[in-house]
Amino acid sequence: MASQQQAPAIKGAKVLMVGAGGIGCELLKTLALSGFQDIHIIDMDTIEVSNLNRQFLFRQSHVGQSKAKVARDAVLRFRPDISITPYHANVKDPDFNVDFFKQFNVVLNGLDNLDARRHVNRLCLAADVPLVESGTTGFLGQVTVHVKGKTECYECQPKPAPKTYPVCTITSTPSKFVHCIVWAKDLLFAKLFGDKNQDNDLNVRSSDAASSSEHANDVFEPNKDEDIEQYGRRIYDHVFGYNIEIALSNEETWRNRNRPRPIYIRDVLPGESVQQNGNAERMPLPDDPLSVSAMASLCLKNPQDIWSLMENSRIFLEALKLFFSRRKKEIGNLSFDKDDQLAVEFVTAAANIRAASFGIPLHSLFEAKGIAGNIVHAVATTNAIISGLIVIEAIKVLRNDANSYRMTYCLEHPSRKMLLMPVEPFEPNKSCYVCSETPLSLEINTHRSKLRDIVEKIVKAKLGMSLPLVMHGSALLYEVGDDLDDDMVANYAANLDKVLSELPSPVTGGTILTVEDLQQELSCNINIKHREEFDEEKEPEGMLLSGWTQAPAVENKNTNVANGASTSSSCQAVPLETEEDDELVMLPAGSDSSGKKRKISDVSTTAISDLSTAADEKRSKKRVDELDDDGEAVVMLEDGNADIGKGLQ
Ligand SMILES: Nc1ncnc2c1ncn2[C@@H]1O[C@H](COP(=O)(O)OP(=O)(O)OP(=O)(O)O)[C@@H](O)[C@H]1O
Ligand SMILES: [Zn+2]
Repeated sequence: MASQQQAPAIKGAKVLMVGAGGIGCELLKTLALSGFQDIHIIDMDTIEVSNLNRQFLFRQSHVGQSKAKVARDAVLRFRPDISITPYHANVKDPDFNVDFFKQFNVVLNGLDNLDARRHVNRLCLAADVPLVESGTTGFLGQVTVHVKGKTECYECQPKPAPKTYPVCTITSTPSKFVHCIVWAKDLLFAKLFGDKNQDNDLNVRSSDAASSSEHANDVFEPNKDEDIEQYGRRIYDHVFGYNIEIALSNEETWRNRNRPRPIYIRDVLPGESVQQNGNAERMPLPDDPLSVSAMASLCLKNPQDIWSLMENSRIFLEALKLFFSRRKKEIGNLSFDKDDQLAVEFVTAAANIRAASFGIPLHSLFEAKGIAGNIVHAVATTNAIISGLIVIEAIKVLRNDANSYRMTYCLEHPSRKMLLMPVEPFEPNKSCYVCSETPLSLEINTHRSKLRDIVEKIVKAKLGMSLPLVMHGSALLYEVGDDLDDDMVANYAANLDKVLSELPSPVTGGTILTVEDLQQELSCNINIKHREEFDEEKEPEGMLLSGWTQAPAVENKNTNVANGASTSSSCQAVPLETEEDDELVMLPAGSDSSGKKRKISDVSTTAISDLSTAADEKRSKKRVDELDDDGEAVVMLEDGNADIGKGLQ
């Protein structure tokens, strides 16, 4: 409960909490017990079984219900006199506009993704409401305070980019288990069960790439005259046998690498009839198609066991069969979900068979799931500590006690015997395009690139605008909205496909474009500079935005990710373009300047364990209250690291 001094600020405060997950549940409980009386909660999710181990306001019977509503009910049971208003909705919904935000004295984030965090940051700036941000991953956590004009905004510092992988490492030359997981999840799973129209790199880049890709395109369609067992075995032989043979034919690739071993089903499961898929004992299948499990069906019980190649092969065939027999309706629309048991089983088995082929150690389903889902196991205590710190900062904000605002980092190992590291917040970054008026600058070929390139790759993907409007002087080139008449919609659609210099109001070198997001009330200028040529490898998007910075990619050591840059002459290391915080878009090696999407993955995202850059930067500003005895960099979490993918709180 708050002290007497704090009580008035707390009692009169109207607070908005965004996110009722790991941090949110703790935060709501702590706010209620600290004397807050008017709390609003937005969360778009329903409760899942996997939330129950740490989101203590929820019980088994609540699975499937709105997190915001159940959290409210749970807290009202021990604080019946306070007001808690739940919204089962996405914070990006237009209802939550600047006017909505203006009614609050402080906003507290307990989110798990960069996109929503950026959105809330912008609305808080527009509404001039202070924001307390937070994030945890495992033992690490952080709380930061963002007050317009006084401290930096959430977007003042660049966010570390998610880890990226060269396409060829994934398709042809994996050297780590994570490469096999990415291949199994984003290429094979997507090819077999996902959207057939999506481009997919599931082929081996042989010297004769055209024919192999043609072959690859056909092979994934079931033949009319084969049953599902035969189909599974054919796919197995194609991806683990034939494709490896093709890869081996490119001698250059293997000059300095271990050669992989083609694996055919007849060698792994010799003598087993097509119908049997092994002689394994079998369990009856459950009625609910979503509960079918290849592991259960084959009586493999312990997810921490490392299966043999034979067991992985059986799981592979069984999972594929179960998808086609029990979940056929979903085929064509599936994308990998770490909470989908059958999907995890398939991906684990496929990754392990590929790993066996490339001489990479095999992993258990438990480990594979952690890597595939980018899971760092949440620590409930960290969430509780961070929630307490959020409330402490919220009280300071409500009392306008700017001198004592602190960003606090929760460390894994004590530094100067302290696990909590307080740091004075920084002033706003004068060149932040979100909270200052500094223009951005864009180098682009105005005779080749289209308005669509700017809208999709810059305004939406990089600047995070959801409802963008693009203006050149007083000429509106593009906007979205429900109130546009058909002519305008057609006009803007036509503009999108026009080359910049041929727009009704031509965009050329020297043009200043204004881009706005009406919902976020964010506006910024972009100075256009014409440039004829771009390096396809280094600038695959065919444009270069400056004034907007993304820190270098960091590894997630928890998932043992490393950058496997290819040395093969036929493969170039290509950066994977970040689309969302935990989604990556792969670009093909040597892709054209349109930066064609290849596939979406949620490989590893920002790592929290490799934060020396952020720490060094902070330290250089000499604003850290306490430094390690031996001058070691303090392990800190840059804000973006609160976004270490889903499932971390
Ligand atoms: N745009 C958004 N609008 C509203 N709520 C959001 C938005 N984005 C994320 N959230 C909520 O933020 C919460 C974050 O909580 P947490 O990180 O514990 O994730 P979780 O989804 O509960 O757990 P896990 O990912 O491990 O299953 C979630 O409840 C999620 O629904
Ligand atoms: Zn800023």
